[in-house]
Amino acid sequence: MSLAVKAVGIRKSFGSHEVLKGLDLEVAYGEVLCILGPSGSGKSTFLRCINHLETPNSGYVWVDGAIMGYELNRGALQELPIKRLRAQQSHLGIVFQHFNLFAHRTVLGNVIEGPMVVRGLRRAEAEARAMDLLEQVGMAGKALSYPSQLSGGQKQRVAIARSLAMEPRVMLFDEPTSALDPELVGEVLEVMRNLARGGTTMIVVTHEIGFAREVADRVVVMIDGEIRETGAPGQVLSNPDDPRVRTFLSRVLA
Ligand SMILES: Nc1ncnc2c1ncn2[C@@H]1O[C@H](COP(=O)(O)OP(=O)(O)OP(=O)(O)O)[C@@H](O)[C@H]1O
Repeated sequence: MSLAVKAVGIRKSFGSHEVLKGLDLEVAYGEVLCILGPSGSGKSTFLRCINHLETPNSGYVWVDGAIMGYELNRGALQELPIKRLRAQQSHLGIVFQHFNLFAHRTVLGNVIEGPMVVRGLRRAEAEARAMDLLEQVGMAGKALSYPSQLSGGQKQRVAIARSLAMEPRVMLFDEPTSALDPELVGEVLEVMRNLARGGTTMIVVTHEIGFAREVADRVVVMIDGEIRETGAPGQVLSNPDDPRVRTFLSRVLA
């Protein structure tokens, strides 16, 4: 099995608060993994450690076979200079709860920015590809609108297209629907469902149990900075072994 992501022994503390207590995770290419867990269990921090937005205190992450944040130099690991870390991070798309679109750019301008600035694509090529992606997320008709003219669900769909424009090996989603009005959640989940069907490798931190049940290949439940349960959604969501996972799920499914 070829691995898109492998994390080994990830620990992270903020001051004296140990938020991640030695996490291991493997994600295969094409796999959709959902991370569930109570608020404060460290899900977002783990996701941010995977793409080195947060540097773990110990442990390593490999993405596409390359170790994140480091290079081997004469047999020793050395921290990557920031420019090369940024290039490495561009292999991971990340979609946040808040959309972080550039307010002064159109939808199309938002999607072509990364490919032109970071990947050096010519405008015509970047625009053609951006329009395909906007079509894919149902936003081609709004290409010339500004973010302020869009609903939350539309903004999030543009944010997804913008991430995809960098042709990442893996897409990370950090509670992408939590900031949306309930009636807008479905359209974003539908885009994510289509990506999953198309074979995109995805790690999704979510409170949407229904999405995890339907779309995930595997579900991980984190409690207090540890992975307490991992397995197929049917097994984890209906019949978890760990008593604390059972309590958590009985609350969210109530
Ligand atoms: N930059 C930071 N500085 C200090 N503490 C932090 C920082 N980031 C996260 N934490 C703390 O780490 C813990 C885990 O936070 P995290 O956001 O990873 O949890 P979560 O499971 O994603 O929660 P939620 O579902 O509410 O988003 C929390 O106690 C949080 O306050």
